[in-house]
Amino acid sequence: MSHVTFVRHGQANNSARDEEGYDKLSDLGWKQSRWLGEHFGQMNEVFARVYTGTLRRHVETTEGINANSPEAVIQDERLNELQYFTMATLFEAQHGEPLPNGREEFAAHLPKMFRAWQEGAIDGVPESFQHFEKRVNDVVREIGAGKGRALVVTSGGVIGMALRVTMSLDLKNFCHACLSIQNTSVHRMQPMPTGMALVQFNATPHLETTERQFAQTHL
Ligand SMILES: O=C(O)[C@H](O)COP(=O)(O)O
Repeated sequence: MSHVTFVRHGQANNSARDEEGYDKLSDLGWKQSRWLGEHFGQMNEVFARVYTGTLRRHVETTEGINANSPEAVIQDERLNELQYFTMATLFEAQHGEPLPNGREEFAAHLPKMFRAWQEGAIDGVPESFQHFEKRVNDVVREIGAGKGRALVVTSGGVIGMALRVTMSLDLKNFCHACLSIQNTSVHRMQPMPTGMALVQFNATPHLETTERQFAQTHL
């Protein structure tokens, strides 16, 4: 059956404070990606199509997974992440909210910043909330309408937005989805006559054994 499998990239450089510094896999990120690829191999997963964003962390994760597909990987900028660090720096300068450190601070920061972003209350953002929402909606619809199983390697914000546009999530639940999504987690949507349906969320079958649980990461 045709479906679309979304994967968030492996752990990136989580000590960085800007877009460029963050954008490469850590050693663990490479491991997570290779383990997911091995898992797909054990499940005899064959993807008719493989898509990735153009960010380094997306491309490296795709390389680590090395999915079984007869077609060359398609890079699509619409699968790139919103620029969190850039916006958080503007948000701090304009609204006094400091850049978050660690998961707990990130969980409090993200909903505040996304609310301000949606309301157009952060000047000079690289992309409006509405533009991000539209490009994710467009690319998800396009991939969903294609033939055969698709693998899509992308980011947490893009997967969260894909859920928002297919399941009409409000801002709070969109933020909760973004915050839940783990590195190299697997999410699956199935095209139905009435639209895309979520059939799997945030699965990490390749990281479930006791020896690998240390590798279940959000950041
Ligand atoms: O919105 C988010 O959750 C952050 O921007 C994380 O992005 P990433 O999935 O590219 O790490």
